[in-house]
Amino acid sequence: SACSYKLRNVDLHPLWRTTIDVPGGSRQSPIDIRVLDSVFHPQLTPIRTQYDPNTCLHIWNNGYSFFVEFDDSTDKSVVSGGPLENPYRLKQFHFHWGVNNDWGSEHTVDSKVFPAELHLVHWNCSKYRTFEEAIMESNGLAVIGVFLKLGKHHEKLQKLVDILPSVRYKDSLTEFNYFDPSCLLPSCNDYWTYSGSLTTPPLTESVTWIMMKKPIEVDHSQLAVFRSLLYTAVGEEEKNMVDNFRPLQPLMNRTVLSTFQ
Ligand SMILES: Cc1ccn(O)c(=O)c1
Ligand SMILES: [Zn+2]
Repeated sequence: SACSYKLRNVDLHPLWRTTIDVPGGSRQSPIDIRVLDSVFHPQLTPIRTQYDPNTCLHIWNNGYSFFVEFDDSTDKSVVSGGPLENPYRLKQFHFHWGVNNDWGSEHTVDSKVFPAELHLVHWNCSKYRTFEEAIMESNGLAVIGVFLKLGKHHEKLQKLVDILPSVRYKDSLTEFNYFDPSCLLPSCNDYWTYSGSLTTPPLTESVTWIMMKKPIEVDHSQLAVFRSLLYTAVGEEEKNMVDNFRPLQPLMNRTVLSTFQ
């Protein structure tokens, strides 16, 4: 039933196994979004993405997810609106997923876990010169999070799924061109937003999170290909890339804002 929350007996990747506590961390991610505690903010405008498919460069397996990277040397692919005071440039997108369909997302909604979560990572190009500089600043990054749920086949995602076998091993990279990731966004504009952090080292508290309320649907075979990727490099003992999500972090003194009631 929808309310069956399975206990997660997860064999987390070493990166996340130790509950890495950021000294003085007060705005860590991910969090459980308590819907009734979120505050409706009618002034929040819809998120506006303007992505140029020609800025898509390549895809690579960095040993804890696969990243689709973009040319961020110009303002051709940006996100603006909502809580953002200026445009942020798209740098990369990646996913987090589980070993099975019972878990895999980083954020949860009233403790509901999704089988996977997409992160579209952008940096504040009006204030900082590079992504690497921006990740150290409190308003440096904007990440759009999208939940994935099991359902119908996602046509547009398939172009990405088909290329994943070529980045099966850690440190493998392959060319990947002409892709507009706005096709991975849900049709509904409703979102939550809160101040948080990266969910992988350096875990810096530099992220304005924008979590879309509606999940997108993907089918079982598409998620199965995610799970066929490896944490390990060629020649090493193979370890499947699964459960690459960070455990939930305390909300502390934060309020989650919503664009809907
Ligand atoms: C920059 C960055 C790196 C990893 N993850 O998970 C993120 O969500 C953002
Ligand atoms: Zn992420």
